[in-house]
Amino acid sequence: MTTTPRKFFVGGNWKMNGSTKSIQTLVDTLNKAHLPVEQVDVVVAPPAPYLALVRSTLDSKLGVSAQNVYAAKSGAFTGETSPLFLKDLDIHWTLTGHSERRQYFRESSEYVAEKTKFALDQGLSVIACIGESLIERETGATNAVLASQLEPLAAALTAADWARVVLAYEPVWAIGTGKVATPAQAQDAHKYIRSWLAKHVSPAVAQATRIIYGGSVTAGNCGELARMGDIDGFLVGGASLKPEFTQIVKARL
Ligand SMILES: O=C(CO)COP(=O)(O)O
Repeated sequence: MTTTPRKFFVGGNWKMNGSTKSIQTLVDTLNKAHLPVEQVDVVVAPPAPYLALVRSTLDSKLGVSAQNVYAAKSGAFTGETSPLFLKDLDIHWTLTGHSERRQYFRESSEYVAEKTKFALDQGLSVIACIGESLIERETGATNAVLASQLEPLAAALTAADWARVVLAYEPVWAIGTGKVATPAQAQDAHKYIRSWLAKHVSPAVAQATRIIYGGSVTAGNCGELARMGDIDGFLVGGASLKPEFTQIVKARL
């Protein structure tokens, strides 16, 4: 079977950080970095109020993503963001299912799948996040948790949908803790996710889908992680607010 190599993908999740001033500085740094967009897809996810500013000032070769989206086009849903707003702003990506949304906003895997499907149906691409907590890892439940998070997604999505999905494996215990997964731990989880896709979706989807790692990724640890066969990029939190993000983008070069 001939297989197309998966293009490296690096996302920057700015979470609930920044100001007009700091975001303009960050955009300026990214614009001047001449990032290798032929080899790497680069997508940044600013807080919602800054999406329009970032899209209108960031180099158009770099993608912009929302951090969250709602599963309706419009209506009485105070405080929510429609996928249509994003398209109107020329923004083509959204995150779904980040562990902080699962944890603090009680988003279930079924709800994450519903939002993911709705966003895809409106023409967006999605970075869908999954990952286990520390207690789940310590009790040997990692693979079962990943499967339970993947199941509703696989039930909702068609094979064609998967072409616009990037899966982010983000172990909760590694997020914002400085405790990065070892390359072997991350590779094991990514390999499991890919084998799950092969079995429950299709071998072609498993081969083509990018699975990126998130959790305390830095310029210092990204090189080793990027050499693992099933790690196709990163979703970077804290370090995406710093100039070192440009080095992480080049981790695989
Ligand atoms: O949650 C993350 C990205 O979505 C990872 O955050 P940190 O890189 O700050 O650990």
